[in-house]
Amino acid sequence: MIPVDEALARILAHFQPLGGEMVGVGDALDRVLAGDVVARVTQPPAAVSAMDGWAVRGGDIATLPTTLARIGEAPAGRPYVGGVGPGQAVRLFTGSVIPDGADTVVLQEDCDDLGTTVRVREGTPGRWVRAAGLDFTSGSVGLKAGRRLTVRDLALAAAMNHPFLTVHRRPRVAILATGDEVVMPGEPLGPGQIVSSNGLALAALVQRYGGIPVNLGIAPDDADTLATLARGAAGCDLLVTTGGASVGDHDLVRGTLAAQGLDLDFWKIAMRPGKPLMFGRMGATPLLGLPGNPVSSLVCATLFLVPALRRLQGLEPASVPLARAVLAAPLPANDRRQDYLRAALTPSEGPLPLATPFAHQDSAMLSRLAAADCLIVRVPHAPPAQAGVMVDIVPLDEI
Ligand SMILES: Nc1nc2c(c(=O)[nH]1)N[C@H]1C(S)=C(S)[C@@H](COP(=O)(O)OP(=O)(O)OC[C@H]3O[C@@H](n4cnc5c(N)ncnc54)[C@H](O)[C@@H]3O)O[C@H]1N2
Ligand code: MOO
Repeated sequence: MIPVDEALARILAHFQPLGGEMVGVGDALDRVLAGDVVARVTQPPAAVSAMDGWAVRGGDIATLPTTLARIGEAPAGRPYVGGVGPGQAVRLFTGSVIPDGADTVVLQEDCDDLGTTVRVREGTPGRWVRAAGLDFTSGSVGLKAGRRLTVRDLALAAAMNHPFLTVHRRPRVAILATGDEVVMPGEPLGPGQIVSSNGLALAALVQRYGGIPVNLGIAPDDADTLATLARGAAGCDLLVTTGGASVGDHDLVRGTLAAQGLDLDFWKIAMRPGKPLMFGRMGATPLLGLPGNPVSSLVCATLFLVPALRRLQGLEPASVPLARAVLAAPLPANDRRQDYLRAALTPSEGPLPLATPFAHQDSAMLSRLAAADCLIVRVPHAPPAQAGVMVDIVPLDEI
């Protein structure tokens, strides 16, 4: 059994960010930039008005009230041709280009439009002008490579005049469930059969973390069929299996794939749940073999598949971030496996939430996993922990 950190490092050593592809800026939400976004325009392109009002010369409104000659109009997008001289004013609107000679906007509600003249009652020299390039200038870097694009980022990239963005390709992840006893939800259940939840959950997780799931179905406990279905992963960036990872007579994944050329890196890690995790390569395709127990499968996917997906998309750090919480109930000493305890989070009087571990931690209990807000991390051989101590947690709010 190797430690969790070593397993993660050995897995990540097999993954590099995928190449880039061009996508429309409107389709780039949540994708990861493969290159910097550099402004192709200056914004605003010229000094513009921040308000509806009148463009004037600051010197003309030093003493108020005053009356200026109304010489023209500049709607947004149609700049006034000609300058504003002493004693003159041009009507303009929010976003209108400030005409040459003017350096100030006075608000329309502080003026009286008298037809050929405008009487200014209030105003401050220099106010309500947005300088050219106030937001950004052509050539400046707006968004850096490696950033997962938010809604706000898309707005900025579009404003920087990018109809397309280069983002890392989405990882294609083949998912193969195994076991004679598991059938798809809704299918007739024979004696002793259960519904396969792992494949669906893994596909959803792959999608949540930016990948494209490729469903290879359910392999029965039969080496030939398992080998045939596993070959469907050709061309994918990763093959994930679930089930058949342990030591039972029907746990076929390792043996079958070994006969198909599996180059095993490791099998078994010092972790609970998830001890029989395996990792290796089938030719060009990395293989992550998850245990069949539903909680083990999803907890291992959270800790190892999510980082692989992050690395493949160029997101760093690849590992899942830890948070802190206050332990709400005592815990006994831990054994040699790193434990990930399903727990509920509730607000405390302090800055950190309270984490209450569930009484039942069986790795078959999806009901407890669904009810959990986080996993409490217990390092190998951790001494007994009192209520009130700080603990590391893996938040589950996205999973
Ligand atoms: N003698 C030993 N037995 C076991 C050991 C061990 O060290 N010695 N390890 C245990 C641990 S820890 C785990 S975890 C499990 C993992 O076993 P497998 O990966 O071989 O998983 P299966 O035996 O195929 O299934 C386990 C359990 O999960 C259910 N399952 C399987 N696939 C699905 C699916 N797609 N959806 C929902 N549930 C699934 C399956 O029916 C079993 O109940 O091994 C222990 N045994
Ligand atoms: O490691 Mo297994 O996942 O304890 O049930």
